[in-house]
Amino acid sequence: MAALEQGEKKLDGFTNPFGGAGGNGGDQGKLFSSNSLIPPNKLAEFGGRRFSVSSESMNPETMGKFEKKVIPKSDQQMERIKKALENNFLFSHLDEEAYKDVIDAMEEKKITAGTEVIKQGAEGDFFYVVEQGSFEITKLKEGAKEPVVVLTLCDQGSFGELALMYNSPRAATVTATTDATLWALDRVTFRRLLMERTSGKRKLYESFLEEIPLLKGLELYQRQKIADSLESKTYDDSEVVIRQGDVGDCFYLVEDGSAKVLKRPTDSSGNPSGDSKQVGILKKGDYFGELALITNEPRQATIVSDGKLKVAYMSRAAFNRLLGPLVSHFKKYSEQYK
Ligand SMILES: Nc1ncnc2c1ncn2[C@@H]1O[C@@H]2COP(=O)(O)O[C@H]2[C@H]1O
Repeated sequence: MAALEQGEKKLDGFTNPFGGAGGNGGDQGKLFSSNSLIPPNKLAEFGGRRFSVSSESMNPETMGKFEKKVIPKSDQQMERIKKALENNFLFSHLDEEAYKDVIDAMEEKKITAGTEVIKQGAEGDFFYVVEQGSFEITKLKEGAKEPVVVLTLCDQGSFGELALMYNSPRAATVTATTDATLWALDRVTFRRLLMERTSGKRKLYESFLEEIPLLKGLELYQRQKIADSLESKTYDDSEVVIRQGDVGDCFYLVEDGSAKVLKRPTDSSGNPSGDSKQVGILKKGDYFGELALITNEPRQATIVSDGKLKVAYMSRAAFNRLLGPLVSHFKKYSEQYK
């Protein structure tokens, strides 16, 4: 429930896997057009070249006729794809038809250890979902001599969306470190069915996430992955967001407004009893709901909107995957809870 101190950059126990910050070059300001999703000082993180979200595919109405791609698959393959997509937020919003179109268009790729699936600087052709196997993502940063590892994936996750979304060169190199199986989605289907929402969400949450003290030490790409996993919800005055004693399944960030933190004393078996007392107030940029996810214990407090409240929330799976490395930070700050 605590906010980090303003400006805090160092995250306890957290090794930022995303490497150094983006560059900030000469005339890049001119390149930040109204349909570009990347601020000028972040261009280097996306290959350092000019690009913008192509209006051609942002609006399905103007895209012309879409030839659906159908790659025949066995029932067993269908089941495997569905499992691989299950925990991937990029696919969670698709309606039945779009979901079927995505599955139809996917192509199985068996990869041997050592294969370079994507090369930094190359043109983008496919977006990949990992079914099984490990991958190392490396990046040669501007002015650096050697590439650095920015991310590793093991039996889950996806990559290769940036070049397709921004018409930019591949921003990093992706190499299989074990034999692996991927599901590849072609550029046209990706842009048609997944890009609008993905880029929209990343844009929607970008400035909000940038201002959250907890996430300030992260890089743009990592915050974008967090944005993929978020949904927003609004509450009127005095509505309960989470209730002390309940099982917890989500983590929350205050997007707008404020909320009261109320706590009831607990009896010998840990059940809330007696009158609740206000022990804190949460404002924009604060987080709550982390304790139950970390400890697997019931909610330790009730959170109630104090006037209109807007929160962004993510599932337990997303929390574990994206914020798991911050667990020691969360634990340390929870010691301050009254
Ligand atoms: N820090 C990072 N910067 C850029 N791309 C990254 C980073 N970490 C992982 N990636 C992924 O690596 C992919 C390389 O191809 P793309 O640029 O199409 O999309 C990129 C992302 O999906």
